[in-house]
Amino acid sequence: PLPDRDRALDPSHQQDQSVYEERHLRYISPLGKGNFGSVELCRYDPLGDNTGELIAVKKLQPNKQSNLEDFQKEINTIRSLHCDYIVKYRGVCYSMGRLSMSLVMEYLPHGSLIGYLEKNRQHVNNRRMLLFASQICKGLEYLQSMRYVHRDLAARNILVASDTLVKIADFGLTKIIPFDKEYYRVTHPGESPIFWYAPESITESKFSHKSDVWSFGVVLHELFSYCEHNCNPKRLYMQEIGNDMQGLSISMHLVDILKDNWRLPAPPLFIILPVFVTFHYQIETSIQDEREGSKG
Ligand SMILES: C=CCCn1cc(-c2nc(Nc3ccc(C4CCNCC4)cc3)nc3[nH]ccc23)cn1
Repeated sequence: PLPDRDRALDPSHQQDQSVYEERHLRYISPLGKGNFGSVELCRYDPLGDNTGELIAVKKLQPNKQSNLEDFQKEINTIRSLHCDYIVKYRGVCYSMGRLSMSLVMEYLPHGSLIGYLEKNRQHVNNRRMLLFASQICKGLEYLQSMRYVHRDLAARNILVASDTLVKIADFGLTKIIPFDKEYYRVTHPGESPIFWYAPESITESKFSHKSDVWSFGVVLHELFSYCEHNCNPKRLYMQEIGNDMQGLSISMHLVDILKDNWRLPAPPLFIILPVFVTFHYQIETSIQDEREGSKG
């Protein structure tokens, strides 16, 4: 971040918590690709002695159909979010004489939920699954309290901060619902993750808190399937509608089976039964505590 004297001089920096100078940014490795951009692991090392902090830097992918305006909106969105279950904004980094800019965020060391569950399956028990599910739910509740619709809720966009903390990330498709409406209608669906979309989002491009809740349901399916590759939502839907389907007919057939009340098959019983037992036990004990509390 710029020393205060520099920041004070340049009014445009006033609104940014911190501006990172490109000359102190040390590239380390690629972290992943999001909507319209790629994310890299960097160390911000102004002292040049490798003691600087690790940060995640999202750069705009120049060739993608995105533009600086969408990226600026994504930055404004994440900068306005302050929640333990949403990845934190740290600042921006201008480069090429302020021609291009990058978004600086906190670095979450364990990567996306998909990679984490595949790698750590043996020691993620059902209590931990329920903890992760409740944290994603709280992050979504906070987003809804700010009238945001994420529109791309999926396990690939949930990041793991520690063995007991996950956060919602990637706000490239996030929109604010107008104050006088219950939903947001997009004009250009772009590359849509339709297998996480609610039916009305596929047929009418309508997005609302309810469509985010639908996507949260698909995330729960991924979570309780340990993000197993051979039972990911896209694979299961394509098996049902026929793998030879192409392009537009995929979304039409997908909406048809959803309207016929076909749903993703429940994950194998040996995975979800203990979850319900744990969940039931937790509900029972909290009711018991309340009873004792009210007597006490
Ligand atoms: C949200 C999804 C789309 C865009 N996106 C965001 C990120 C991202 N990643 C991380 N940490 C991270 C840590 C380890 C690994 C490794 C890599 C090598 N293989 C194993 C897993 C990968 C990522 N921290 C972050 N903070 C803010 C964004 C962000 C990545 N992609």
